[in-house]
Amino acid sequence: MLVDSFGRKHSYLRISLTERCNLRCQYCMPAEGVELTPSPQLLTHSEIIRLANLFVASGVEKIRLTGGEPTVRKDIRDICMDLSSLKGLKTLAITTNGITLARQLPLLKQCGVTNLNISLDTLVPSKFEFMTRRKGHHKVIKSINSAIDLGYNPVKMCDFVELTREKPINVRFIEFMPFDGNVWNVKKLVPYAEMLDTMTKKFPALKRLHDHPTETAKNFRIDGHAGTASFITSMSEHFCAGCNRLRLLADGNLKVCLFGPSEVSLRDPLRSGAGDDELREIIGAAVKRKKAAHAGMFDIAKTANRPMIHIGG
Ligand SMILES: Nc1nc2c(ncn2[C@@H]2O[C@H](COP(=O)(O)OP(=O)(O)OP(=O)(O)O)[C@@H](O)[C@H]2O)c(=O)[nH]1
Ligand SMILES: C[S@@+](CC[C@H](N)C(=O)[O-])C[C@H]1O[C@@H](n2cnc3c(N)ncnc32)[C@H](O)[C@@H]1O
Ligand code: SF4
Ligand code: SF4
Repeated sequence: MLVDSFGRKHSYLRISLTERCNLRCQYCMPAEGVELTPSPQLLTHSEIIRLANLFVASGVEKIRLTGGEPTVRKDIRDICMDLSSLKGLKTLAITTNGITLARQLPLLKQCGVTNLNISLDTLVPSKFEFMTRRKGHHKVIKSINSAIDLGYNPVKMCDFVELTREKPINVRFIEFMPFDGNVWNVKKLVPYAEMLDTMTKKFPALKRLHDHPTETAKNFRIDGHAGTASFITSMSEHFCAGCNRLRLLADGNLKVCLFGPSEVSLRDPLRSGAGDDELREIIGAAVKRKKAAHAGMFDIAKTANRPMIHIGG
């Protein structure tokens, strides 16, 4: 059911738990905010588990919770507890802005969260406030440290290679991608080649690591550093050939490609009593319609999609 017409097996499901967030990042959402789906139309805890169970029974081994900001969802711990007990699931990950993570992480760890990606755009608090339109830089740093203390290795985050010298973290640089409401422009995009050039000048000992074929990131290590640095090159060098990702959005729509505008509702048939076979058929047909690759950054920028905060990356 999860093999597309190009033979790609989908073993990774990204679930967006919410469209809400405690930050307002410029590259993710417009200043005026986004329209929120009314709560009754969002997937409930039990609906998420029922659908996740179907995906895991069909070959999904890794689930990543995202949003919006997944940690603002009040039942996240119960959701994690139930997801982590699904037979066959090997990895339960969260992508988070880290604002409230320091407080929540000990319990999330107990509920089975195995991996963390923490997003942070700058080490300068005033720039943080500009980028995210909110305060809270120190809280994110505190969360990164508490994740390390709790044994998460590596914690992924989106800034500064220098930190990899002492800390066992994976710093990731992500190319700016076009989504509705984020005023994308190619001039605002720093391409992979340019980032690599800058980094190699500062760290000549940078070595390319072997990447797993399904990975989003191109990975590097500097000799003697505890951590690694990576680039996510969705725009200048896409990695669609190895794509194993599907997305379940907070309103119950299945999205087979981050940049593909087509979506199919799983919530509606679920709520009208569809059995597992019927749901499997709907999912399988959507996976079969998946394109070989995204349409290229200029076409993507012209195509109506959702704002990033609805999709969750
Ligand atoms: N083009 C593209 N970008 C993706 C895909 N999955 C994640 N990204 C982007 O990669 C960036 C980091 O996303 P994360 O939530 O940290 O997840 P990830 O890169 O899949 O992380 P891992 O699960 O650790 O490999 C975000 O900007 C995502 O939008 C994908 O399937 N296609
Ligand atoms: C949408 S957020 C959701 C999870 C969580 N709130 C967070 O910020 O980590 C997931 C990831 O997408 C990244 N992101 C958001 N908008 C982006 C864009 N336009 N281009 C590239 N990455 C983007 C964020 O930096 C974050 O790492
Ligand atoms: S990137 Fe994450 S933290 Fe920033 S506004 Fe989007 S969902 Fe919120
Ligand atoms: S752009 Fe679409 S096909 Fe390409 S890696 Fe991302 S989700 Fe997969």
